[in-house]
Amino acid sequence: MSQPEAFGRYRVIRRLGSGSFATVWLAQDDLLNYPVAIKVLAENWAHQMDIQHRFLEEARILRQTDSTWLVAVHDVDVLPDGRPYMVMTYADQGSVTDLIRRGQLPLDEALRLLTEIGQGITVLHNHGTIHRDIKPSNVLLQSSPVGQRVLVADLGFAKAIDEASGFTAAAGTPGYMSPEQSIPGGDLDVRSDVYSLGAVAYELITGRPPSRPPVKVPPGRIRPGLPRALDELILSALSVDRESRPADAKTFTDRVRAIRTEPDLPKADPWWQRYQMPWRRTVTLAASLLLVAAGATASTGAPGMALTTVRDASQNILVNVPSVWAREFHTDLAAGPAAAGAGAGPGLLVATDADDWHSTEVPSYGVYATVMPGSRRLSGVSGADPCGGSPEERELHTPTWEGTVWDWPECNGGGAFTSAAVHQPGVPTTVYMEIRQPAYRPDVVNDIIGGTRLV
Ligand SMILES: Nc1ncnc2c1ncn2[C@@H]1O[C@H](COP(=O)(O)OP(=O)(O)OP(=O)(O)O)[C@@H](O)[C@H]1O
Repeated sequence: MSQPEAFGRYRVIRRLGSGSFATVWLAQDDLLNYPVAIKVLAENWAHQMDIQHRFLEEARILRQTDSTWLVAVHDVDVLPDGRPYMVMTYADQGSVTDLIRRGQLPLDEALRLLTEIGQGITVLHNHGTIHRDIKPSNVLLQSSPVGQRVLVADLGFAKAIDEASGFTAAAGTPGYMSPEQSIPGGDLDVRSDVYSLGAVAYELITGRPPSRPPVKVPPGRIRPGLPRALDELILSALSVDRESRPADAKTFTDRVRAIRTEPDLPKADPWWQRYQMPWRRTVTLAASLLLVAAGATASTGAPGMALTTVRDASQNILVNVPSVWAREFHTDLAAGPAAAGAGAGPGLLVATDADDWHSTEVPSYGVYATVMPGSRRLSGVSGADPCGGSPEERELHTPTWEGTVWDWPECNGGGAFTSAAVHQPGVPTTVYMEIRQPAYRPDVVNDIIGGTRLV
């Protein structure tokens, strides 16, 4: 297929790949100076009304859901020859299939990906849609300020829940689709996607897809040392009898999240080793921190190390933050800590956008820390609601800090929010912290708190 020069105002750069119905191109939006992926329906399908309808339906669902965890559609149009195309977010890091092929994923990384995929499918279920074709090659990855994020893609088979029974044609991919999907006219519901989530979980953890149903070999037999709860969850999702599966993507995802925060989960490499920055950029950040921050010192460690250490001299506190977050900071009350009502006052705020720390419009990631005299057990953020909904409460025990942590894994405005009130064993001084990150990573939260020091 020859490479077109442009689709509308989008200048074509190269072909990304072709599927059964469409070809996807990398293109540049020269007006907004941004790369996009453009999916063009294949010529032989472009004049079939049902396929055209399905293509536009995919675009509509992705446009309407507009979620962090789903590929976003910015526009649709039709070429002069009648082929429709959609303009999407460009996932610059390939798919989960590519990632799995590169080698075994650390368990925490596999569970993080699974949680993000589950969140994407939950958004679809809440929208009243069943994906019907969840598999590693349909989960794309995009760079984000702290690594990569998941974008669930390819809704070509997606169906409205209330239309998914009766005369539905068999659709899906063998190995990942539920037993009921292979029966034409089979009555489907969201639990078909739960089966596929179980199959993706199996592959993320063991490196291979599950056998044909009924699946009898637990992932822990292929990868020893897994928490028993994880084996049980994955096998239950892969049950032939859908009554035995978790009820929906949210139930499945909540259980993955709970397993992820178990203290005896096998440890991976320190997370920051996987978020490396070119050293020249790190030095620039450190220099700008030194310039703008009275009372702060920054050190970046060895070239390539992606942590910046910031000290607030007035509070004698020192925190480690991912360097990509350490762009701006305050040492006054401008942070507006969520627990202000409970006595959290001026503190150290290091964030990508310090002025908009609590905005739900502007994504800002970072760390706020303040020192409060006495042993306090703040009740979360005391009436404040930084994210919508109630937090998940857990006790934290690291060698240096113990206390309570409140996690909001999914904030209304995007990202995850955590607050914590911790003290050193036997020391009557409370450190109150807030951590805002693009995606919920309990290991990041624990490491940031664990690395905080009173000096
Ligand atoms: N938004 C995107 N950003 C980057 N690459 C993409 C994007 N969307 C699709 N691709 C890539 O383009 C190729 C074709 O994708 P497409 O969704 O048309 O088909 P497929 O999923 O490979 O196959 P099928 O539709 O038959 O299941 C795949 O390699 C996919 O990874």
